[in-house]
Amino acid sequence: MNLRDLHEKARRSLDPVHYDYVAGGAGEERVVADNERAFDRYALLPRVLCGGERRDTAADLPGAPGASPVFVAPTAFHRLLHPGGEPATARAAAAEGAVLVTGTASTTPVAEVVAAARSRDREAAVWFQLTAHPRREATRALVRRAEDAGCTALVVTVDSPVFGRHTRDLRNGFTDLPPGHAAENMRDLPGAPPGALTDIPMSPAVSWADVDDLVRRTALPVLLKGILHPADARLAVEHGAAGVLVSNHGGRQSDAVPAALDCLPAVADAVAGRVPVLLDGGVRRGSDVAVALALGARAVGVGRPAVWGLAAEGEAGVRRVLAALRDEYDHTLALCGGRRNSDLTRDMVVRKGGTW
Ligand SMILES: Cc1cc2nc3c(=O)[nH]c(=O)nc-3n(C[C@H](O)[C@H](O)[C@H](O)COP(=O)(O)O)c2cc1C
Ligand SMILES: CCCCCCC(=O)C(=O)O
Repeated sequence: MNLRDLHEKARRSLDPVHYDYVAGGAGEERVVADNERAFDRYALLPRVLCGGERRDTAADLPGAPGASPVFVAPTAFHRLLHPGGEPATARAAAAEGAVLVTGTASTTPVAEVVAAARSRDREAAVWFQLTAHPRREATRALVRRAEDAGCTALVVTVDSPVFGRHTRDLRNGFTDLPPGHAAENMRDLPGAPPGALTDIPMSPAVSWADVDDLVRRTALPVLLKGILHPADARLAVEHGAAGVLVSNHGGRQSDAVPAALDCLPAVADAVAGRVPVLLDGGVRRGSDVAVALALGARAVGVGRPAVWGLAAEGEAGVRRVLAALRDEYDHTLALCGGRRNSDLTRDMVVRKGGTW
């Protein structure tokens, strides 16, 4: 069974409105499609006679030394998609040695997500995706929860000054979670009555000053998610980010941006090795992982593929997705004559049909 089969199984098992929430994107979903197509425009140019019997595919990531080069990107509302919810995803990621980026919009409190991961592997690394609140005391409370839970890095989403217009959700009238589901990290934040939920606001007022405040106040590495412009990548480093995540939010924010992969080389050049560069968006095969690593990523995230695994088969499904990508990537690395991730270099990626 390959990832496409798991996707199909998830489609059959999900409420069509929830399926659309995951599969869909902004506008005409051009960017959703382009993220995947971008990988098809490249081919790998292998080196020969330089491999080894065994390969070391571990990636050195902030707060996660020796992790899989494939991590689970933050996706909202897992309990809506499978009763096992975020704890199932967390156990699967931990079992596969992959970082899970759990999120502000988790339907399970962050402490329970980390505990689930650690029940599989005491050293499991869970990062916390933060949607910064324009009220800084709310943001600080979220950060404290992530720290207390044992998260090893913060991933601040910076591509969402406003919520993207998801065409399918608008058409389906999907605006609220059904009763019994909530973004549990937003419960009991300062300024709200006991037990009440605070909305997750996306605010254009969030700025570099908020990044400075975060970096000053937390000992955790702070990565910025949603960087596409090389100038912002440089600013991220100047403002103390411990990593940048090249991402267009899986095509769910603007429908007029480039494919994430197409932004990667310029961002990697701008960062110039000062901090790790990560990428998500459109990664569906082990060879996609190899292309992204060769173009400058230290690791890549998967959003929808992990959700399809969860919806189709719970914890076991997420494991299958992560294991398949890792095994395919290892095989691709061997075919490229590589022994470790850093053996994949930019000269080994060519435009299909082109000359160089
Ligand atoms: C259903 C769904 C929910 C998402 N929720 C969040 C979120 O809460 N915060 C965030 O920063 N990104 C969110 N994302 C974006 C992912 O983190 C990631 O950038 C994207 O899914 C990568 O593209 P891919 O799905 O092609 O792998 C979400 C994506 C999906 C599909
Ligand atoms: C109003 C809650 C929004 C949660 C964020 C979900 C998200 O980022 C997505 O792409 O969907």
